[in-house]
Amino acid sequence: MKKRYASTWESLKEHQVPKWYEDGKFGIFIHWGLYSVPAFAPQTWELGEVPPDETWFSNNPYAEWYYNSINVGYGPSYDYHVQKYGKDFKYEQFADMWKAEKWNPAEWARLFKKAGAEYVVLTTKHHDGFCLFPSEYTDYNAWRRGPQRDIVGDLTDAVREEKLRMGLYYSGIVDWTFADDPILNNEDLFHTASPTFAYADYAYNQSMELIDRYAPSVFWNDIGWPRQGEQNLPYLLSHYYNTVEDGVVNDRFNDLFHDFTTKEYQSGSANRREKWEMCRGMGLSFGYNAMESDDKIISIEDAISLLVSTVANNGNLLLNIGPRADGTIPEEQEKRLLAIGEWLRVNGEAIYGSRCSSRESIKYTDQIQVHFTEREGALYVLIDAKGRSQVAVTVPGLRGNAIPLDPEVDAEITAVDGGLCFTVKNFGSSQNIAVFRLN
Ligand SMILES: CC(=O)NC[C@H]1N[C@@H](C)[C@@H](O)[C@@H](O)[C@@H]1O
Repeated sequence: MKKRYASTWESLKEHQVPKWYEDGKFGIFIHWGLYSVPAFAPQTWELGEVPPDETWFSNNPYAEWYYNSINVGYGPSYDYHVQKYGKDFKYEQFADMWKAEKWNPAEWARLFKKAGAEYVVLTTKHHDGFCLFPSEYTDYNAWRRGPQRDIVGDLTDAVREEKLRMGLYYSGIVDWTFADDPILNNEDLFHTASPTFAYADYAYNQSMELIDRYAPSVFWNDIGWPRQGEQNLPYLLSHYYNTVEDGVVNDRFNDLFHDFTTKEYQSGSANRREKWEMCRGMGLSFGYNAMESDDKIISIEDAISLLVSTVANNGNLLLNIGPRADGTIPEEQEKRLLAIGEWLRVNGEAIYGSRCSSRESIKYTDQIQVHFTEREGALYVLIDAKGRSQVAVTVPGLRGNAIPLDPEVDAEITAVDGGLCFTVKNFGSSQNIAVFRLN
């Protein structure tokens, strides 16, 4: 019997994180929109590395913040804009330059499947207010302008064709078509966010549109929810769960409710007792930044290491891609997705469907860490030795027979006082992260 949720916080609190989200572990985030046309941001810091003050906001590494980065009227993005497009070129003009002429959603979905992702989260409306779906509430959308397609619908169909889950990102509290005072610190951000009850209704109505039209498995709201609309949230969320029984929501509804908490680069915290999700771009940006070449984005080893350490500590990794405006995925990003997929094809037994082990991760040095996961009664030992071709680590409190999941891994395991010593002579194709099943 399908559970029905009442529009009360008490009823919503009965919602459990569904098994698919606990098991899925790895998702693909996609930031695609008008900002993909200029595709520019300075390469400065990771979120959380520096305070969210004027220095951050006038040198914002997030290419999807291009509107605000030029709106502040100075800084690298402003200079780039004036030089490339001219001082009087309005951001809205990108709406007729974005054509997505090479976009093949089925190709994207096949790549995500090969990457070993279990779910996808696409921006439906980012802070710039441009909608990637035919919203009834604004013509500033990809059905009327630019691509003249239902980007959200077309990708949702393709992703589901590959038996992956489709999630939708919505910028709930920030929409620069309603309030676009320049943002140079978090006070500006929250003072200009959601200025009116009318906007709160707009956000509510668009969220209902997205739920009713696409039934997303993830409703990924960003930054916050309009304060004037907080009393609507219990109805919106109960409607969501009553529409998508095994749907999940994140924790960016003004800390009022969540299924899982979020970390973004270095911003936010995580704990092993509660389900959380780590999101980041491959470089410092979520939107495509043409300045971020192959040597400037996360390495394959570091991406897999992040996936392993996140999963071993009860999280999911939502790794972002920033497609080009024409609908192609930059080769350097595709290369990483395929390598992660290859690693998961060999070692995924320790990842998918696993749960956080009672054993905490062990950090031997900056380069050598050991993580643990458990699944169907087996304990998995994941030895992360990035940058080393060989390693020997003794893991205390282990005994029994350890088998590498990757047959190409050449390792010796010996019992030593009260533990097992793993000597890995060759990591095979496992990118310096060797996984063992302990029986
Ligand atoms: C912590 C937070 O609220 N971040 C907002 C941030 N989220 C990213 C996934 C991107 O969409 C950014 O553009 C956005 O500002």
